[in-house]
Amino acid sequence: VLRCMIKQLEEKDVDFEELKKNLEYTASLLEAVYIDGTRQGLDAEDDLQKLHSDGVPTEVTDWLASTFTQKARRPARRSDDKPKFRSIVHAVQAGIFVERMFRRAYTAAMPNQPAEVVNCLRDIDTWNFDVFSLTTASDNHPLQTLFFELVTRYELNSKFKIPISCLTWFLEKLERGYAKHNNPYHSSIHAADVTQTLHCLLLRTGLVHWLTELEVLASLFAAAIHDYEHTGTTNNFLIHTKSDFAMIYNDRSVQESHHISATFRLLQEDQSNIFVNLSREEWMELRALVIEMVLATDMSSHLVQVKAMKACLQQTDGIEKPKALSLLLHTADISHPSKPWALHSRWTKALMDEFFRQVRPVEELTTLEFSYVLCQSLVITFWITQTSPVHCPLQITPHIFSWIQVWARAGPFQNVILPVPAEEKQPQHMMLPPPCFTVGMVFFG
Ligand SMILES: Nc1nc2c(ncn2[C@@H]2O[C@@H]3COP(=O)(O)O[C@H]3[C@H]2O)c(=O)[nH]1
Ligand SMILES: [Zn+2]
Repeated sequence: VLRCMIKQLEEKDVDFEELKKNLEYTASLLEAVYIDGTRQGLDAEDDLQKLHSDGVPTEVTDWLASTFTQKARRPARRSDDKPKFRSIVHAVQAGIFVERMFRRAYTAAMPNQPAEVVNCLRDIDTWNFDVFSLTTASDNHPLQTLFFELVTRYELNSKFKIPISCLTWFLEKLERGYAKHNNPYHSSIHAADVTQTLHCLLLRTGLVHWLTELEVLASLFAAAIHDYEHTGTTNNFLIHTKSDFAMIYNDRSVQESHHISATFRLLQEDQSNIFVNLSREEWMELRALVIEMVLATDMSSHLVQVKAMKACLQQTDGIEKPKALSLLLHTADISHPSKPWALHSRWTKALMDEFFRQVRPVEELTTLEFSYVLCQSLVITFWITQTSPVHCPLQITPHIFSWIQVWARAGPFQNVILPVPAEEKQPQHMMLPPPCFTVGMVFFG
C-alpha cells in the first residue's frame, strides 16, 4: 500500500480522501504487527520450548530458561546418553573400589558407641523413640549420633563418598549452631527428634522405596539442619522488632531462610563440605530439594500445604516429590503431640519456656506485645497474690518467674510482693483458681 501511495504522489495523481484512508489503514496494520511482536517476546518460555525441539543443545535452553525466565534450572537427567561398554565397566569397577574404600574408612573410624547409645538406637525405627534418653546416653550429642547412624544405615556415606572427617566436623559445627542461643526447645535434640521422626515416616509408610538415594540424603539432611542457629524467637518477633535477620530476608520466612543460608555457608568450608564428591547435577538437585523442604517448615505455609496436598490427592496425576517430602518434614516437625505423653509433655514445657523467654527484653517489645504482656502480668500477679499456696496450670519455670518479676517491678505493681521468691517453691501443675479466671474473663473477654 505504501509503495502504491508513493507512486501516486510521484505522478501527482493523488485523491486526498483516498490517501488519508490508505495511510490510516497502513498505520493500523503496522500497529497490529508491532503488538503481535511484543506478545511473542513475552511468551519467552514458549519460544524456549520451540528452541528445545529445534535441536538446540539442552545446555543452551537450560541456560536461557534459567537466565530469562522464572524457571529454575532443572538438573539434566540424561537417561538417553548411552555410555560405551568399556566406560560402563570402568565406572562400575571404579565405583565399587571407591565404595569399598569409603566403607573401610568408616568401619575403621566408627567410634565405639557406649552400650547405652547402642541400646537407644535399637528403637530408631519406632514412633516411640526416646530422643531424650539418646541425649543422655550420647553425652549431649543426639544429632551427631543419630545422623551418623542413619547415614551409615542407608549406606549414603559410601554411595555419595562422604569423607568421614568432613561428616564429623560438619556435625560438630551443626550441633554448635543449635546451641548458639541456648534454646529450651529449638536445640539439637529437636533436630535429632525431627530427623528420626522423618526416617520413621519414610520407613513405615514405604515412601523410602519411592525415593532415590539422593532424595533420601536430601530429606535426612533437611531434617537435621531445618532449625540451625534458631534464635529462639518466632518469625513475627523478628519482623516486629526489625531484627537484622528480618532486614536480610525481607520479612519472608526469616528463620527458615537463615537456617538454610547458614548451613550452606557452613558447607562452603572445605573442612565441613560433606557433599564434596557429589556431581554438579546431584548437588543442584539436593540443594533445591533442601531449600524447598526447609522453607516449607514455616508455620505460615501450613494451611496452604495441607490444602495443596488435599487437592493433589483428588487428582489422578502423580504427586510431586518435593511437595510430598516438604509436607513430610513439616509433619515430623510438629509431630510431638502424637508421641507418648512422657515425650510430648517435655516438648511442650520446653516450647512454653522458649515462648516466655521471647518477651523478656523490655526494650524490644512492640506496643502490642507490651499491652499483651502487661495484661498477662496483671492476671498472673493477681492470681499469685490471691492464692496461697500458689496454684498454676502451667509450670512456672525460672524464666517465666523472672519475667513476671520484671513486669511487677516495671508496671503499676511495684508494691506487689510476690510470694514465690525461690525456685524450689515454684508450683507444679494444679488447677487455675476462680479469681484469676474472673480477672482473665474481664480483661480478655
Ligand atoms: N501451639 C503449638 N505450637 C507448636 C507445638 N509444637 C511445635 N509448635 C510450633 O510449631 C513450629 C514448627 O516449626 P519450628 O520447629 O520452627 O517451631 C515450632 C513451634 O513454634 C505445639 O504443640 N503447640
Ligand atoms: Zn523445627
